[in-house]
Amino acid sequence: MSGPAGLEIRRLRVAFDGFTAVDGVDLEVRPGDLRFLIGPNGAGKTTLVDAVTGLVKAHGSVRFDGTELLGRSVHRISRSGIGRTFQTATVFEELTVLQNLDIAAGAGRGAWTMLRRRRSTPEPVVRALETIGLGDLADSPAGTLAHGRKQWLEIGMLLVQDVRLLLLDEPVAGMSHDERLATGELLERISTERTVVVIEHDMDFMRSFARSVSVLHAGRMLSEGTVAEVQADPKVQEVYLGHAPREAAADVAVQEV
Ligand SMILES: Nc1ncnc2c1ncn2[C@@H]1O[C@H](COP(=O)(O)OP(=O)(O)OP(=O)(O)O)[C@@H](O)[C@H]1O
Repeated sequence: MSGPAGLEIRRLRVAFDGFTAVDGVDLEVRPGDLRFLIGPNGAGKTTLVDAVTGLVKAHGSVRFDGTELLGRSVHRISRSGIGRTFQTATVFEELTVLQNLDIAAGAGRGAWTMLRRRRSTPEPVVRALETIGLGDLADSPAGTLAHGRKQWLEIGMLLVQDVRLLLLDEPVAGMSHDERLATGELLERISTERTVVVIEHDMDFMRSFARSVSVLHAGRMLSEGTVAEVQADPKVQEVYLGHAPREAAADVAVQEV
């Protein structure tokens, strides 16, 4: 693995039929960061990640490890070492945990070769299994995993692909308290070797695990800094208290770190 790589976004703009969802955003994520991207509903968080991964047409500049990504295909962007998860885990439910990881790791190998039981498990798969803590469930069908564990498997599928930048969309949505904690610890481990950006609405989770935070509002970058800095920013307090969209979001402004 060639180590974590940074992301540098400049003047990013995404418009849908005249509506500007991302409106001139600058965002810099240094290699090895664990960055949380927060903001009220409709702020443009998912659209920003869609632009980075090539799913929507965007203007401006997105550089990853120094290379311009805008204009590249989804496939080429993913090959450059960027992977994402969505709110709903996309694992092969019928296949085992191990087979899911094996398939993700097996670009270039035939499907049947991968599905046949081999004598030894490839090293990156063993490491990913250990990192995501699913070693005991390696032979269980992914469909039988609890919701939280499916998310971890999906993260493992990015790890075996040697993704250097992980973009995770609300990874702890629907998780229990213990699963959230385990997920936070997993992200801390991962981000020692890779760069991680998390879109999140869960403010307790953000406060516990973010190394840095960016706040989007109405397509623009509202505030950036440490958790303490962002929480103390009157602009952030105003947006969250003004909208008060949900209790968890509103309390970003009123709780001390
Ligand atoms: N394909 C699309 N066509 C038209 N408008 C879109 C499209 N995708 C997103 N939007 C609009 O762009 C704005 C930003 O949406 P986006 O999903 O990026 O926000 P978000 O910050 O991720 O919100 P949430 O936290 O609710 O997921 C919203 O007003 C949304 O309705």
